[in-house]
This record gives sequence, structure tokens and C-alpha cells, in this order.
Amino acid sequence: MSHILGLTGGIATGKSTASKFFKQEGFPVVDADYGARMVVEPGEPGLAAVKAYFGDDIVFPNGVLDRKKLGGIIFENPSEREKLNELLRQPIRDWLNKEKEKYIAEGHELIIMDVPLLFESKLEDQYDDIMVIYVSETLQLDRLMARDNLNSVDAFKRMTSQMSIERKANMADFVIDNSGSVEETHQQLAAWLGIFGYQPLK
Ligand SMILES: CC(C)(COP(=O)(O)OP(=O)(O)OC[C@H]1O[C@@H](n2cnc3c(N)ncnc32)[C@H](O)[C@@H]1O)[C@@H](O)C(=O)NCCC(=O)NCCS
Ligand SMILES: Nc1ncnc2c1ncn2[C@@H]1O[C@H](COP(=O)(O)OP(=O)(O)OP(=O)(O)O)[C@@H](O)[C@H]1O
Repeated sequence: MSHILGLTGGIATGKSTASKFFKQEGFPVVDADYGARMVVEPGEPGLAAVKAYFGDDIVFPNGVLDRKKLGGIIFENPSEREKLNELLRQPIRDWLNKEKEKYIAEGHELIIMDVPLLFESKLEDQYDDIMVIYVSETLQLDRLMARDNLNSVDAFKRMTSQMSIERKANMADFVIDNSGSVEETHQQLAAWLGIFGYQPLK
């Protein structure tokens, strides 16, 4: 039976950094942000639903979703955010399940599911264990501003559009502290693999 690890955290706390480590070690990683992109590709019902609600101007003339514009709307406005979540919840869930089942069928012993909104979407029961990638809110704000070139007001709006990282850490089975160097984070992740006796597969 496969061990399904839900990997989550707050915006810019380091989920991709942890995912990259697991991939480098040879484990399969399913990325919900990637899935969220796939379900709004031109021709997908998810994009049609977004267009029907947010209007034709939410896509470029070539039919591709204007992510910056949509982000600008939903990170400003909680009711529009909830509406987007409602429109995409099921397509993203279906996409995640399809990917998970594919890896289970291939017989992988450990499958990592990188799902930013795992707790907000109440997906806890989908995973055997939940790992939260944690940094303090101050460091989270600094890293988010630096990575996305945002001012503190906009970065703070993005952070507070999600459940706080402190609350997520309290709900986790395992917490990885990503406040130090990337190398220190890798060591914690390698130690976690060691607890279960998983060997790098690469
Ligand atoms: C609003 C969108 C178009 C912005 O796109 P953009 O390319 O700028 O950002 P990206 O997709 O890389 O997301 C970056 C991060 O934002 C956060 N985030 C994304 N959507 C949401 C949301 N609805 N609520 C809170 N935080 C969110 C996550 O931490 C995510 O890792 C996009 O994030 C989106 O389609 N979001 C809704 C789908 C969703 O729920 N995604 C999360 C999958 S669990
Ligand atoms: N240990 C670390 N030391 C220094 N910088 C780091 C560390 N971990 C991550 N970062 C940087 O912090 C930023 C956020 O990290 P990352 O992109 O992995 O977060 P994320 O949780 O995947 O973000 P998102 O929710 O937006 O998908 C990136 O610019 C990354 O390079």
C-alpha cells in the first residue's frame, strides 16, 4: 500500500523547496498549483466556468487565462476568492485524485502531494500524514515580498487570504522548520525519510 504524504504550508514558506528535494531523491510529487493551472487551460470546463463568472476580460485575446488579473481580484476580495475556490475545487480535486491513483497503480511506496490549500479545502482525510513547511510570519512576509516583488501591503493580503502558518503547524503530523538554510531543511527532510526507512530512489 502506498504512503500518501500531504505537504503543505503558507504562501512562500517553502513547499516548492521541499517538493524539489523529494523529486531529487526520486519520489513522485503531485503539485496542486500545477493542477490548478491544468484545469484552466484553454478548452477546459474550469476555464469556461471562470470566464462565465469573472467575464471575458479575464482571458487574453488568445484564450489564455490572465492569472495576474485574476490574482489581483481574488487576493483583494474574499467573496470573489471564495467564488473562484468554489468553481475550481472539484476540478482540482479530480485532477489530484487522478495523479495520485496513477502513482499508486505504479506501485510507489511514498507519494508526496504538494497542496497549498490542504487545510482550507478540508482535504486532511485524503492523506496518511500531513507535513507543514514552517517559517515565522515575519520571515514568510520577507520571502514573499522578495520572491514576488510585492510591497508589504500586497504581500500581507496574500498571506492573510490563507489560514495562518501557526495554525497549520498546530494541525500537522510533522513540522519542518525552513527558517534556516535550504541545506538544513534538506537535512530535516532526509531525517523524516529515515524515520520510515525510505531510501532515495534516484
Ligand atoms: C489566482 C491565481 C490565478 C493566481 O495565479 P498565480 O500564477 O499568480 O499564482 P500561483 O497559482 O502560482 O499560486 C501561488 C500561491 O498562491 C496561493 N493561492 C492560490 N490560490 C489561492 C486561493 N484561492 N486562496 C488563497 N491562496 C491562494 C497558494 O499559496 C499558491 O501556492 C491562481 O493561484 C489560481 O488559479 N488560484 C485558484 C486555484 C487554487 O485554489 N490554487 C491552489 C491549489 S490548492
Ligand atoms: N531555507 C531557505 N532559505 C532562504 N530562502 C528560501 C529558503 N526556502 C525557500 N526560500 C525562498 O523563499 C521563497 C519561497 O519559497 P518557495 O517558492 O519554495 O515557497 P512555496 O511555499 O512553494 O510558495 P507558494 O505558496 O507561492 O507556492 C523562494 O524565493 C525561495 O527561493
